[in-house]
Amino acid sequence: MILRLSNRACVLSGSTRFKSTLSTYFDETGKAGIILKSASAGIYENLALEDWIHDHVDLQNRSVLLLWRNSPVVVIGRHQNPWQECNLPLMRRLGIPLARRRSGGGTVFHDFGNINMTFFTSKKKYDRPRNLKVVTSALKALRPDLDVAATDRFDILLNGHYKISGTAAKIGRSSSYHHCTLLCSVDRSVLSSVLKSNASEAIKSNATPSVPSPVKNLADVDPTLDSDTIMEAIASWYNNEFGFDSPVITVDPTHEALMPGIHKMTQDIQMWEWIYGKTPKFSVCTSLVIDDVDVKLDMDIKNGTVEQCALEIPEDWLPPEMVKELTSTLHGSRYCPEEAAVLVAAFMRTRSLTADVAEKIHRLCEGVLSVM
Ligand SMILES: Nc1ncnc2c1ncn2[C@@H]1O[C@H](COP(=O)(O)OC(=O)CCCC[C@@H]2CCSS2)[C@@H](O)[C@H]1O
Repeated sequence: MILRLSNRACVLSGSTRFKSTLSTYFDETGKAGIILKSASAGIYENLALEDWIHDHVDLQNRSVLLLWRNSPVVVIGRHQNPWQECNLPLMRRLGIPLARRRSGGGTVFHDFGNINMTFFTSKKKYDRPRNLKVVTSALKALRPDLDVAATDRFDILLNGHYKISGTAAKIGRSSSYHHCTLLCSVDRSVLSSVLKSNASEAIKSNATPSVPSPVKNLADVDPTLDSDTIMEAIASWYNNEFGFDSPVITVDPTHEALMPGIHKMTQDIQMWEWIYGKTPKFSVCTSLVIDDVDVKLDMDIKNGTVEQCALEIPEDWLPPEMVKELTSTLHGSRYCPEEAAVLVAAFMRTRSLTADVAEKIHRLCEGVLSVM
């Protein structure tokens, strides 16, 4: 049975029941376990849906499983450094967005071949091994020959070696959620290229590092296994394991009337200040070779913003006062190539520079921007 909780169904049903919010609707049904499936493939909408359920649903007397999938995206943990974890220039070229989730842990890649599951419970009932048992039991029920097992760091491995699922969690004061991925048929070449940083050697930071593993898709061992079948099996094993009898309820995370405040949560999670600005303080130290000249670049980045910037350049290549003016232009800039390029362009427009110096500054800035 699929109960549609979307804008359209809400209008069409005309039922007073659907005029209430999602949480009061759950209270009315009185069910102890609820299975939801997101109607959205947008990472920011889905992360906001997680936030909304965590903050608004009474999880003391109820457990919720949310099933969701996303279009291609890289998702970093709450305390990570995106410049260290992924190849941002490549992601910009491929049009793959970046998201920072509220849970800790490492960086993962999602596309439609990846399933996400979020297990919401009270803090007391938080139980990652039991949730992963739901996933492995569902897979074994579908294909009894599959060798899948959870590890003590809560990954799920295929054939004892290949990671097919990664876990993270957020524990609140009284509620919690455990969410995990499942690789069904993800584009592995995109996964490995976007998760290879172009700048990690230049960065020093105390941010949480990811733990890279060899990965495989379930479809690599059985091409007949598809995401929809797996999601259905997980839903029924969730009911089985916890003694619930919930149907899969499709929920639209853009439905503000059903989830008051979710629009603002969706906006907040896609702000630059959250995705990049929450990066723990770090420094960038690297050498660039421009026109056979060695240039040393040193920067401190706090809240994603350049706090200090120094360039060591031979005086006969670029006059020291010019270098000083240029580095002070970058102070306070977001550590991102778009904003830094705009500031450098303004710097160059407001100075009368010889063609030779303008060309040198241009090449120098290309080098500086390439590590952002
Ligand atoms: N989608 C996916 N699933 C499983 N493993 C992955 C995936 N993408 C990358 N990886 C591998 O895991 C490591 C990082 O492992 P690490 O252990 O560092 O991090 C994690 O596993 C985090 C899981 C977060 C789950 C959330 C659930 C909903 S939103 S994201 C990476 O370098 C790759 O080798």
